[in-house]
Amino acid sequence: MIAVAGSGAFGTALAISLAANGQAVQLWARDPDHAEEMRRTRENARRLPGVALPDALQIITELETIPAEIPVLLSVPMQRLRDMLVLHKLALGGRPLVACCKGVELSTGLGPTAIIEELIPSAMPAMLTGPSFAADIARGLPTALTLACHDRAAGRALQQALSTHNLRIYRTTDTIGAELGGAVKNVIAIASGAVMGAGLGESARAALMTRGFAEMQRMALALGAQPETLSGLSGFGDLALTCTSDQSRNYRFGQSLGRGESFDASITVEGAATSRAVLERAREMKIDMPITEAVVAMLDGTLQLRQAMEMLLSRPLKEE
Ligand SMILES: NC(=O)c1ccc[n+]([C@@H]2O[C@H](COP(=O)([O-])OP(=O)(O)OC[C@H]3O[C@@H](n4cnc5c(N)ncnc54)[C@H](O)[C@@H]3O)[C@@H](O)[C@H]2O)c1
Ligand SMILES: O=P(O)(O)OC[C@H](O)CO
Repeated sequence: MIAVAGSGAFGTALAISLAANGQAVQLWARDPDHAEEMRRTRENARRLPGVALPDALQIITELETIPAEIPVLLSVPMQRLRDMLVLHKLALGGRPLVACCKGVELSTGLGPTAIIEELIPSAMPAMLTGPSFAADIARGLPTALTLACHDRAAGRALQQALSTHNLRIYRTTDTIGAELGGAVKNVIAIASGAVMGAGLGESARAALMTRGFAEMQRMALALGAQPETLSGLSGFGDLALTCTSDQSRNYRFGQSLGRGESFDASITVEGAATSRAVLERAREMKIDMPITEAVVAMLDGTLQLRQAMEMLLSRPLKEE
């Protein structure tokens, strides 16, 4: 059995995929009305419309009903993870907790596994990340993800438990690399969307993605990540997907920024808060991250896209 805490698009998609593969799955929704709606219609119309919930998927509203030691996938937005863990400490302890959120906490600069470690020391923290859209996973399309867990044996067990016919799970012990890849790619996706939204062209986007990848590597390697994690699914893989697809909310948010249009504030855009958290950390560590800096300045309204491009293009010429 597996449990998923958070019935947003991603949590629901993972729950569907695991249940369709024959596992018993409990999907927790914090809102009882939403839970009742899903039980009645066998669909998550609010977050993942058009996909039926398999019979093996049970909707729950109390985390206490999840049996002891069963792994729980935590699928809430990054900036909400702390609140959720504080509220449900007792129910979630003593088991593997797999963070599915991508980002860095704004108030502390911590990634998801460090937050789990801090708040629920009895849990085994892990991270599930990599190039994947909820809609693709829910429709049973082939997807490859990275499971990061510093404990090799626990990582192996989670890899087995989460692999399905369509979900191929790779494993690493490098939680820092996996987390930072997933966090920084969203910042670069905002920048890529902005460039495309403003009509600056695909060559400019390719340059931005490449130099964004260099920023991701600079920060992650300085924090002890392994280079192969960054060139894998959770780094390069996710950067490639998120910077090039209209399915990405970070990319679409960037497009709106580039076009000077507003964006629905109720949509989860992880890169917005994370860009500030990453920039703060980069400044402390004296790491040069000009694209991240430009994204933050555009979000603050202190820099227009054209000025940001001028700033990036007029930097001193250097070796690649
Ligand atoms: N959607 C995708 O395609 C996708 C793919 C890979 C990873 N992710 C990651 O998964 C995470 C969640 O994204 P999503 O797409 O499911 O978002 P979403 O906006 O669809 O859903 C977020 C869910 O979290 C719940 N929530 C918010 N605050 C909460 C709290 N304090 N306690 C409990 N529940 C709370 C909301 O009610 C909602 O059900 C993000 O970090 C995202 O980067 C998403
Ligand atoms: O829709 P986004 O931008 O949150 O991206 C979803 C996933 O992170 C892509 O791997």
